[in-house]
Amino acid sequence: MTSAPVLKSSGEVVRKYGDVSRETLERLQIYVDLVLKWQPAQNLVAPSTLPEIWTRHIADSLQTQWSYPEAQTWVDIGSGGGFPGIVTAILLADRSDAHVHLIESNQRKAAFLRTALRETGSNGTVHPGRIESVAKEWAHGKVDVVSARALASLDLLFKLSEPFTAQGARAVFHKGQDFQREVNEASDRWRFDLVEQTSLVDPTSRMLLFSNISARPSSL
Ligand SMILES: C[S@@+](CC[C@H](N)C(=O)[O-])C[C@H]1O[C@@H](n2cnc3c(N)ncnc32)[C@H](O)[C@@H]1O
Repeated sequence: MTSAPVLKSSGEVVRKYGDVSRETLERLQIYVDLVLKWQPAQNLVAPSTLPEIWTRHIADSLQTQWSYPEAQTWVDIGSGGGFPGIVTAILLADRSDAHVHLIESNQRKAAFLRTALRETGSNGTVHPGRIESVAKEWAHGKVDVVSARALASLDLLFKLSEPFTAQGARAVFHKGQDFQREVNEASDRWRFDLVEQTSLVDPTSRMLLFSNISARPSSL
């Protein structure tokens, strides 16, 4: 029997990073409790990061929706345990114009994501499958923003999100301290406008906000 991890902070810590309403905090608490409950069976986050779930995962993911506060339709690729997709959906729970599509290839994680949406009363749709297949059969209209965290290299993220970015979607990708090398490598094959935001949680990491993304003709 695994004992529950000792958390190093409570939900209030996220208010250090930005404006979070009481209702949102309550939904985030429901979500954190679910992650802790499902973690032993599903390994939703790296076990060593669990005690710092409020900063390492929740606050880190809040920044995604804060990057594009006006966006309505989101696609989160490789949502895993719901970072940042479920946190984005929780922030948008009171916005009837907003919807988050969570794309996750692992069926058990997809089942967890469905539970998390339902229990937190958030708007979203879980697509259990690989982005390569889900994007081919997309029938859910225009996408405003594509997000991904800890999924793939920047070059591959551009390729996976191309069905949406070719239609004008912007992107927000979380990247660690090696972000500059990835940006340089990706710029051989892709054109884009980039705004770099230093992560509020980890100053060595970046939220990379991309717009006007297209493949360079020579790379086709
Ligand atoms: C390392 S985890 C990151 C999960 C989450 N974004 C986070 O930051 O905690 C990557 C997730 O992407 C999923 N995944 C990998 N390749 C995928 C693909 N081609 N399409 C959809 N999901 C994928 C995996 O099943 C896994 O849950």
